[in-house]
Amino acid sequence: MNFYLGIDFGTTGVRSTAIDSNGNIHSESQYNFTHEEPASELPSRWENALWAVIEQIPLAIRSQVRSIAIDGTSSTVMLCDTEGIPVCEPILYNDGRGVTVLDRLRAIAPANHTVLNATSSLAKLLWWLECEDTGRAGTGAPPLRRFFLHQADWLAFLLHGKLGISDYHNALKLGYDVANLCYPSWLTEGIAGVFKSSIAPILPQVVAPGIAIGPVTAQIGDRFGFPHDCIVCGGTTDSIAAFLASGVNSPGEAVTSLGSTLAIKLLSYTRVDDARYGIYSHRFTSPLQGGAGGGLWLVGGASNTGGAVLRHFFTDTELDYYSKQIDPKQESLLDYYPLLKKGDRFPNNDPNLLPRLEPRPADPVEFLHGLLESIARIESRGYELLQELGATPLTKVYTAGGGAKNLVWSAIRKRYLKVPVVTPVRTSAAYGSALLAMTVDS
Ligand SMILES: Nc1ncnc2c1ncn2[C@@H]1O[C@H](COP(=O)(O)OP(=O)(O)O)[C@@H](O)[C@H]1O
Ligand SMILES: O=C(CO)[C@H](O)[C@H](O)COP(=O)(O)O
Repeated sequence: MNFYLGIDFGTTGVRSTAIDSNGNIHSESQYNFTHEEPASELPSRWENALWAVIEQIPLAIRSQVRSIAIDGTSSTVMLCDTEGIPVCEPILYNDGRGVTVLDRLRAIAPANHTVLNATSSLAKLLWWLECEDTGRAGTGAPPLRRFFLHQADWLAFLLHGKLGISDYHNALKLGYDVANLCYPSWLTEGIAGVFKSSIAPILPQVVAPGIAIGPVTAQIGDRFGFPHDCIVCGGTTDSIAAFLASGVNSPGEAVTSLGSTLAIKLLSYTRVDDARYGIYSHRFTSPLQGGAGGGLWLVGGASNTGGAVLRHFFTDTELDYYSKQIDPKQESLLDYYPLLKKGDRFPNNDPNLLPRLEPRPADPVEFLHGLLESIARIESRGYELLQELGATPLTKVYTAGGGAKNLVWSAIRKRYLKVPVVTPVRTSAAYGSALLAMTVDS
């Protein structure tokens, strides 16, 4: 039997799912990140987590894995040398240090482009370039960088051994033109006019998510018992993987990922991009249609609000316990903007936006109600904007991620969204990546 393996790198942990060609699950494994590591330790932490989730898969399944796809947090980026060894600390998806290059980026990129966000992959790459140009000491300016990769690209490299390859989901926020499938000239040529060096030589080659990149290396095959012709595919981002897992295929339907962050994606006939609000469109790729997307778009955005803020104040057990004491029909008048630090990406693309978490009532149920209600307002404002800007009207919202199991929250969200809010059969991004891996046989 052929198995298809999906591996999801989220903020709080890593999960794997192995499925057969009918989509039935045969194995699941998980590795939770229990404490914060210094940024310099992240690559080795990710590598160890990758090995740990693979080792938990029964050998009998590993030996029949036909293909593997990995998703990672979108816009988490790295610079590596020719051996694939990171030459400096990775920059995480929600890191807004790119704010220092935004003015110069505005001079190069088209108005309102997706990259015009302090957290975009391109802003981070230019921040590195700026460090190099100015020779700023202590910034981690990497003199020996050769390859610019996203988290998912690098993890896939650990399996297939080829450097410099990304996919058009991860590459969207790098400025890759996902309609014409090429890097635009403002990116390949324009940068050199404003910064001292050109970035063209270090940009990854971009493939379609789910397309075969190459077999696992002999070393990986031997170590884990994968067949030597087991294929590693182009990957995707964590919230697109969650979208794919839901099985949504009808324009007007959407998936909200309530993980550490809040990400929304609406399947739309029309494309919408508007950097004022951090709204962008991914090219839709359906593994169920052999990687074709029917010209549809995944329109949406990702906010720094979400489960990470909830986890800062409550354990998962408390979230469950207190949520059950909330009456979802009753509106909380607490008006928060729940963030752990300054800056949001969507629906307020504002690197200086301040968290708003006051007043804080003594009653934890009341406080949690205010948090859930406020995150629901941000979600609903996001969907409202997508439609105001021309996306296909919203008909139904599926929920994925750790917050999907909170039915009280779903009821609160439904009050704002005014469409059915449902939990799909499959809510895990690893399942979506496993479906993506199946593209190689469709
Ligand atoms: N009952 C609950 N209600 C709301 N949120 C929850 C609940 N249980 C867990 N969470 C949130 O889910 C998040 C983890 O979701 P997950 O999808 O695993 O995140 P990620 O992929 O970003 O690591 C945590 O931040 C946690 O606060
Ligand atoms: O906060 C996140 C961590 O990855 C979001 O899931 C992500 O930013 C969404 O990005 P994309 O729309 O490119 O999948």
